[in-house]
Amino acid sequence: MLIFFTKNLGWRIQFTLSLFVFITAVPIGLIWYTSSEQVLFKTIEKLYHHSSEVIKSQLDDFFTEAKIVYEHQSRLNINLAETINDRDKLLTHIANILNHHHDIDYYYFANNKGALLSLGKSQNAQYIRLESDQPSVGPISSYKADFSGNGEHILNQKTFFDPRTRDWYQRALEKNQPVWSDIYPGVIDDILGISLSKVLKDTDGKVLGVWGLDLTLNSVTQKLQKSKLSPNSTVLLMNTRGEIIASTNDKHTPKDRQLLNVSSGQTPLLQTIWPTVSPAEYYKNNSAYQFRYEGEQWVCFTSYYPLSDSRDILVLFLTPVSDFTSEFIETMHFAIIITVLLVGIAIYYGSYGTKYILTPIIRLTHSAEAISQGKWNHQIHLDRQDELGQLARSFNKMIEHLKSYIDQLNTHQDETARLNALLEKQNQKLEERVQARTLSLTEANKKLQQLAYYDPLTNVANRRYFWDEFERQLHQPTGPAESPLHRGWLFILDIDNFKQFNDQYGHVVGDDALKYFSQVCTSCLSDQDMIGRIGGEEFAIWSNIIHQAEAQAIADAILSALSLQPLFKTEHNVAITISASIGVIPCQYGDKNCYARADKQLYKAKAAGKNQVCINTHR
Ligand SMILES: Nc1nc2c(ncn2[C@@H]2O[C@H](COP(=O)(O)OP(=O)(O)OP(=O)(O)O)[C@@H](O)[C@H]2O)c(=O)[nH]1
Repeated sequence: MLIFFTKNLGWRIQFTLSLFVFITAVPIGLIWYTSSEQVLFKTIEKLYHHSSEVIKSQLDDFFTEAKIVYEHQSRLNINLAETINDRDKLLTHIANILNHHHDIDYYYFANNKGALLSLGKSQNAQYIRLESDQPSVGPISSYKADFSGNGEHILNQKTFFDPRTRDWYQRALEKNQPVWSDIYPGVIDDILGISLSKVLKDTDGKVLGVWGLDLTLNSVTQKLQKSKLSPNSTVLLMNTRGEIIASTNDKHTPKDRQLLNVSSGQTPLLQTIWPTVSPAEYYKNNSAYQFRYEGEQWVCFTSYYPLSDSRDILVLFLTPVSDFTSEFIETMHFAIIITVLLVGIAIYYGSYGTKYILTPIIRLTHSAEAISQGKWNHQIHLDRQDELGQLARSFNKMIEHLKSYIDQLNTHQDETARLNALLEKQNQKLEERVQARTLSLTEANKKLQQLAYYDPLTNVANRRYFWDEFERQLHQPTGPAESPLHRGWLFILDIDNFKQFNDQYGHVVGDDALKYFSQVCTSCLSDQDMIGRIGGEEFAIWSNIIHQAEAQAIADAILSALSLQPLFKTEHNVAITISASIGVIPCQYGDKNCYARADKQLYKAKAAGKNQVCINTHR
């Protein structure tokens, strides 16, 4: 694999690009993933914090405006005591207040006898008038009314209603200033609301009645709806008893004129977080925390709105994180798809680019390989104007140049081969001539050697060669003789009466006699013995035999052979005889002394009648 990788430039480029993308993308991805959730949560918290401020501000406006009603009323230059006793004036006054304060849903007055006159806004932007049928406690009816409060179309009726029994009336009597009631249902319909009531007394301090204004929870809920930050989020206003005053969730609306309580078990989501968020020390900290509900991650943000005294309103924001992450995940998916698409395009164009660059190089490599094997037709046809096109054209030119150069070389090579063959032929002839000349020279040398060392007539060693060889062998460190005092025997042999022989048979026959004699001697000697012609008819033999008897035997053999085998077998048997001397060769003497002593012995043999051998054993 490694060898394939190191040999493949395309893979190496692709791998390097991928590695670059990887080491760039991974840290960004890791930072993204580790920070995104935290950032998201912080963002949600910030959003809700901001939203909480908005709600508080809205509630402030809402409730402040309610208080302003009484301030506004006290600044009006009217006689309230007179007004409340004149039904029409009272209605005009109430309509006037209601028309000037849009956040107020109902405005009313209940006199100390238990009669009530109230004007309020219905849901379809019409007014509803509630009016006791008589100036004291008793039946009460609701009418469809115009903006001035007039209208006689009865909507609903109730046989008895005494406002003096109501919480808002009771509370108002306790304090000489506007006071908030608890949440309570409306007189005739079931709309829940909260009332800000203020007692009206005459100058003597006698209670004339109670002014009241209602803020329905519907209005509060509509304001909360504007503060929803995500489709599945819920904004709640709760009291510290766990009752839901207002909620953007329809499931939290009051039932049977009763506020929904967390302990009712109908709000499992709220039940999950209620133990955590209900303690005052918690929700007054504007806290945020995450929790899981039905396998989903939720965020809860708490704050509070101080209504009056110890009656704080708890503001709760609940939202599933998925409301925010869904968009985030969609964006992330979109980003991943775009990234994958871009990486895909990068890889495709990267591989296309690599292929675009490498294909001509691969073709060039293959062509170069083919051309190195002598396939000259592997030129590259690359119709491109860039550097690779230029390289291909240069490559083709180089091939043409190389081809013509190699053609020339081949031609020269053929010529060289032809000349070499010719030269070899000439050399062969010369060699043959040299060999022939060497042979003739060798033969001439042999002849010269023969002439220099051997007697041409008898073909035995001539005088000089015999004595040179005799002396050389005598002076060898290890001589042929057994004893250091005994180096063999020297024979001197002389043909008897050879002058007479020549004279009788002629010199040619004399030469034949000399040849015959040398052949007889040679046949009687061993290979270690040496014979030489040391004079005209005088021969010498040197033998390294030890015992005298052996020397004597050699001489006897020669004499016997000469006597038994005549030279010519004609009518006359022509034979030759010889006289010979045999002398032992001691080491201490030189060859000349040996010869002199042998020659002396030869004379003795001659003198004694010839055809005999005279032996000298003296050392
Ligand atoms: N045919 C022939 N004769 C030779 C040759 N060389 C020497 N002679 C002859 O040998 C003869 C030697 O004679 P001498 O020295 O008088 O001795 P001889 O006649 O043998 O007498 P003794 O030695 O006393 O027996 C001479 O007549 C030489 O001419 C040769 O090469 N061929």
